[in-house]
Order: sequence, then structure tokens, then C-alpha cells
Amino acid sequence: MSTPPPIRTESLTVTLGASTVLRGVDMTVRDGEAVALLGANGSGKSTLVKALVGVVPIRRGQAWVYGQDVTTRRIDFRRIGYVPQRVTAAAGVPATALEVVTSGLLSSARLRVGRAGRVRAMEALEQVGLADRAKDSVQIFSGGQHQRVLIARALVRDPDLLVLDEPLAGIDRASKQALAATLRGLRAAGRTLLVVLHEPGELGPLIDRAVVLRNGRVVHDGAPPPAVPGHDAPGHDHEHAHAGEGPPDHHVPELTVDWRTGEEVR
Ligand SMILES: Nc1ncnc2c1ncn2[C@@H]1O[C@H](COP(=O)(O)OP(=O)(O)OP(=O)(O)O)[C@@H](O)[C@H]1O
Repeated sequence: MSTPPPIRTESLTVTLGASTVLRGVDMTVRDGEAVALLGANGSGKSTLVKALVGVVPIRRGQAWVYGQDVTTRRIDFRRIGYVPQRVTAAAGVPATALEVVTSGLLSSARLRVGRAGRVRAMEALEQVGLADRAKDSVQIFSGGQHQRVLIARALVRDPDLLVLDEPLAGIDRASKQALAATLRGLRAAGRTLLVVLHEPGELGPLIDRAVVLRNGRVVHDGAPPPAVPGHDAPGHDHEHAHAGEGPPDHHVPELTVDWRTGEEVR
């Protein structure tokens, strides 16, 4: 019997308040893939990842993480690292980067972290290039450094699947590059990545496949936008290569929608 994929959804429908935010989403993320979730503001990207980690309820359809039905709330969170959108590691609490990362090892069944845990936390900080800042208070960190601390916190359990919601948003160029290097390393080590993005930017080269949402529906599932160096640089004219110019080794449908809006390209 084949092993279940890291993520699978079938006709996934989510209603929040009065609005139906996801409308029958079918998506699979296979082992070792790096998938970008793209689409305009409000298209439902964050809601989709929140549904996958059990933060928002599923109205209709189903979602499985490593074969586990997420509605049963028995997801094995040791296998998943999730970094939500735009949160800071500090939230007014005076903690060092090492303490924040170490807290990723805590659970209701594990309230103390021993020496091995602290070593593991240092390794996770090393992975995001912040080992030298381990003892610093996160209150003095930049937005990008916060993001890296939170990614280290997600990595400390050595998850097989990492779900990142807009990891590049509002962070400085050096942090973007450090993050891209971290994610390249994880992908090379066979980890699975699902990343919500506004712009492929620095992460473009490591994306295998793009899923584009529009109004809560999948309008493209296939070739990623072509990698354009410096795409998010100020003044970039947003010219893109056309269908057929994508990476040759991906047997996936060509991108026929604008990945920023989900609208069809004519
Ligand atoms: N708790 C909520 N109650 C009602 N509507 C909500 C709630 N959370 C999100 N929405 C709505 O759902 C839609 C999708 O939001 P979501 O955050 O998933 O979009 P997104 O594609 O991630 O957007 P962005 O790129 O701006 O982060 C939006 O119209 C939003 O206003």
C-alpha cells in the first residue's frame, strides 16, 4: 500500500462568518515537494493553510495530513511545522531567541526541556543563521529576525512538512536570502514545503509547483511562475516569461493564469 501524501484535500469548503472563503478545493502535496500557494489578497490562501492545521473549521469536503483526517484533530504535530502570517516572536514577553525556539519542544505532555532539547534548539537557530543571537532578547529583533526565530521554533521538532504563511512579507533582503538558503537546505534534505507567497521572489528557484487560488477556488495547479532574479526589487517591471518557457523537467500544466490575480492570461 502506498503511503499517504503529506497533504490532500477534496472539495474542501470553509465558511467564515457569512462568507464562503474556500469553495471546493482539491489539492495534493506530495512527499519532498515545494509548493507555492499564490493568489490575490483575500483569495483564501491563509484560510486554506489554517484549515489544514485545524485552526479554522471545515464546512464540507475533507482534508488529510499524512493520511490523518484533520477534522478528527488527531494530527501528529511532531511531523508538521507551521509558521502563521505576521506574528512576532516577542509579543511583549522578555524571552531570548533560544527560549522561544526551545518552547517549540513543549507540549501538554512535556513541560520541561532538557540539555538535548537545548542542543536541538541551538541547531535549529543555526539552520536559520541566528545561532550567534541565541542569548539575545527577541524584543530587539527586526521583523525578519522574528520570522527566522519562528521558523527555527517550527524546525526544532525536525518536521517532515513545513507550512509557512507569507514568510517573506515585510522582511529585509538579508533575512529573505537567509530564509531562502534555509528552505533550500530543507528541500535538499527531502522535507516537504507548502509556502503561501505574494511574490515568489527569493523562493522562486526552489518552487516545484504553484497552486493559484481565486475567490476560494483553485484556478491553476502546475508550473510555477518562471524565476525572475530580483523580481521583487523596487522598479521591477513585472514582465514574465510566457507559457512553455518554464522549467523543462516538470510534467505539469503550464501557467495560464496570472499568479498575482488568478485571472486568465490571454
Ligand atoms: N474570521 C473570519 N471571518 C470572516 N471572514 C474572514 C475571516 N478570516 C478571513 N476572512 C475572509 O476570508 C477571505 C480570505 O482570507 P485569507 O486571509 O484566507 O486570504 P489570503 O489569500 O490569505 O489573503 P492575503 O494575501 O491578504 O493574506 C477574505 O475575504 C477575508 O476577509
